[in-house]
Amino acid sequence: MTRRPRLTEIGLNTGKKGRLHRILYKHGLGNGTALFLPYDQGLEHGPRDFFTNPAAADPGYIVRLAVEGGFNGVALQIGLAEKFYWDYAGEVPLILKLNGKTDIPPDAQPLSPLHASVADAVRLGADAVGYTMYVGSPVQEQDFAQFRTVREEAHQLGMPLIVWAYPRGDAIDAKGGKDSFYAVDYAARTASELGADVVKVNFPKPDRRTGVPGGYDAEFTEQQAVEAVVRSANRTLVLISGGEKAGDQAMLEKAQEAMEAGATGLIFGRNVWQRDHDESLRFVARLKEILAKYPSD
Ligand SMILES: O=C[C@H](O)COP(=O)(O)O
Repeated sequence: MTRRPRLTEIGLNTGKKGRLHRILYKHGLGNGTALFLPYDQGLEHGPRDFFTNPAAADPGYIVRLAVEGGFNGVALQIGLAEKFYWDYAGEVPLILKLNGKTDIPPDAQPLSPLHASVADAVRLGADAVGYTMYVGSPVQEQDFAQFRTVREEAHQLGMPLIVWAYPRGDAIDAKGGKDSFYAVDYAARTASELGADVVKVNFPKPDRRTGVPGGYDAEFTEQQAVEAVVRSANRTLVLISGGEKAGDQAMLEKAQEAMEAGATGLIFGRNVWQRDHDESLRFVARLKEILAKYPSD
């Protein structure tokens, strides 16, 4: 297992450290691991994601689920945070998502525009902000410049910065695709280099051939691939995303491999709420059994 960085060694200013401490040690299991409930899919994918469990279309239902499930945080866009978070403020940490886009226009030049600020996050009582960065996009330069403004504001206001590091674009497709080991590993490194405190990546698929020399074509197990990603992120904490709804057993195995490999936690949305309320909580309990085995020292 790659060693997970300690909170004391990740070089954060006081506000960032205090907020991250609250997320990791005062909520969830309180053992330094994290289980986040992301709810930006309504913007990113549209209402279709709620068809299997119509109750999940209600943001109030999701924030309540985050409280009932004992999550370490719930990630919301500004409009939903303003209308729905205050009922539960303080009961579950808020991660305010600062940028986002629909999937309606073709994704030729992926860039996620900013529509909220770190100051909004402070006003709403958030404990972290989230930023989607499309690593490898043809408009990556614009993305990096936009990210710089967020990083600087987050630093000034002592707000932990979580980067949704998503490889995208034709150049990524040519090298094995967005979930390839090469792409996910590079995205984690990029987020770390550019100043993320925490990075959220998809589970890497080491079996995809990339044509990139230097290890990516070697036979890696899935767990070894996550270990490499955690190393690439160095002192940036790693969260593994859930992705589309899959079988429970497969998801639990991924969760176990991710934690064994040194990830700090999981950020699972559709796999949690695209099912009936009680089933969601049962699944969350099983995820937490896994996290309980990996306390941070
Ligand atoms: O940006 C998308 C969501 O954060 C991902 O959540 P999910 O894939 O677990 O539904």
